[in-house]
Amino acid sequence: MSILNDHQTICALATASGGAIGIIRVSGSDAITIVDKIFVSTSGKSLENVAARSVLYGHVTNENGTTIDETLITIFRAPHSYTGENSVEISCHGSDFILNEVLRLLIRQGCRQAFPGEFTQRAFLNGKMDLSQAEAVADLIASTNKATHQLAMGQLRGYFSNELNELREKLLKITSLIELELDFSDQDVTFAERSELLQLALSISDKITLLTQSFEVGNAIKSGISVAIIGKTNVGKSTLLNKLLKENRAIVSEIHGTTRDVIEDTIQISGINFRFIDTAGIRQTHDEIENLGIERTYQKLSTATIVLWVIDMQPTPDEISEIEEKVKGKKLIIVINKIDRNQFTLPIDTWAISPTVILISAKYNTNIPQLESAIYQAANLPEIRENDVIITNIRHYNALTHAQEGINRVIEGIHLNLSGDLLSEDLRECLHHLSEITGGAITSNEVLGTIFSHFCIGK
Ligand SMILES: Nc1nc2c(c(=O)[nH]1)N(C=O)[C@@H](CNc1ccc(C(=O)N[C@@H](CCC(=O)O)C(=O)O)cc1)CN2
Ligand SMILES: Nc1nc2c(ncn2[C@@H]2O[C@H](COP(=O)(O)OP(=O)(O)OP(=O)(O)O)[C@@H](O)[C@H]2O)c(=O)[nH]1
Ligand SMILES: [K+]
Ligand SMILES: [Mg+2]
Repeated sequence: MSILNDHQTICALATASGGAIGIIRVSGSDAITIVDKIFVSTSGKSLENVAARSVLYGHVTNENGTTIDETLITIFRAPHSYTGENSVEISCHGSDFILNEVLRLLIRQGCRQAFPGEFTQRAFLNGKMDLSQAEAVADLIASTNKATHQLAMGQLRGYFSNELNELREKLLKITSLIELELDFSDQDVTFAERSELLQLALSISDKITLLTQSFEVGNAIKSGISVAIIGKTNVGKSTLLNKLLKENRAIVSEIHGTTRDVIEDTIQISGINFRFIDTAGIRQTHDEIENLGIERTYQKLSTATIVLWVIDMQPTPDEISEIEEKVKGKKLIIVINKIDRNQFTLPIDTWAISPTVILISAKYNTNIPQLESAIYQAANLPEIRENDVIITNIRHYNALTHAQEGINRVIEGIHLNLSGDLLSEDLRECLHHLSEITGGAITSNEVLGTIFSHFCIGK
């Protein structure tokens, strides 16, 4: 969808199907006039005369005077609404039939069905929120745990926007000093002491670096941290997956090579999503399908952040170096399984790296909480406080990276004693990329289209 900014009054169902109550949202300059035509209040008042933000009880009736539902409606008057436009919310009984009838009636009376995200898009276009806040609305709806909720809530409340605005003010200060100097270039005056400019530019660069670096954590929290369960056949990988998920997702059997396809599912540990990936056991085999499964094991191993390498026997030194070779760059946890049957130690001196070692019995559910906290520790997440700004959005990350390049050229330029007009160009570039995040810069319809089309209808 490309964005349509036609100012027509739009309507959509704002709630999910199947609830006790269904809310239809109507927004646009004719919202109140249109709903007035289909709504009969018990008081008999015309909606045009009703005070803003009041709730009325009454009936929605169609053109023939047939009652469709007994409803409550809420009236908002521009600019005091979510979208900044006149808006009405119609609370109906949650029947799909009723809700569709009311929507069709609204459309016959002059509304258009809203596109996904169009209410929030209008809130953005009407200055109710900036673009990063609008994106936070979608993240908030999608949030599934404390961490993703907190990050989205902070962004919605404008913590990120505030930091960006501070950065932009600093940049504008440098830019205006330099540009003022250019205006007086024939008089050889210096308004902007170069060492002072350099300090400012360095502090901007540092701040942008912190924001960009936070993306690693932000992205991990938002997408979930992937944990691959790897090991030889029959060591108990699928049994472990089932115990972690508290659900019998994977087939367990005493037959070697039971798991062929990769099985993935997510659980929360201390409010963070971890995505567990059970894989085909590694062994030499002539079974073509099993070999395809083992290939996938290696693919999953390469993309995982954390690896649980499951063993149930004392590994030989060769096996240890093989494991170390394969998990290079990953957080490794050695899981010694089946301690109900046999226990052994892993001599420290045979390891080049010193992995975390957890002893469990997957079958008898022994030490699973200990393993979970080891996994949480391995994720190495910083403690996130209420007001911390953490980037979770790749669009923001890209814009910050470009802004960083701009400010670095400025720093380099100051060192090289470049002229003011060259510095100014790079400063403007940096400013432009920061404004892209909040949508202050001219944002193309294509960009808006991609952002809002990922919203649900009615948002
Ligand atoms: N029924 C209902 N519940 C909802 C929403 C909604 O639109 N309708 N929201 C939608 O996402 C969220 C709440 N967000 C909202 C944000 C602003 C305004 C609003 O009317 N703002 C006016 C008045 C503010 C005020 O009274 O101080 C304004 O900004 O001028 C409404 C809801 C979640 N719950
Ligand atoms: N005694 C004991 N047996 C276990 C334990 N964990 C798993 N097993 C058994 O080990 C056998 C293999 O378990 P699976 O979970 O299928 O092993 P896997 O690693 O997924 O095997 P593949 O998918 O074939 O690679 C089954 O018979 C399990 O019941 C344990 O902690 N103790
Ligand atoms: K098995
Ligand atoms: Mg298995």
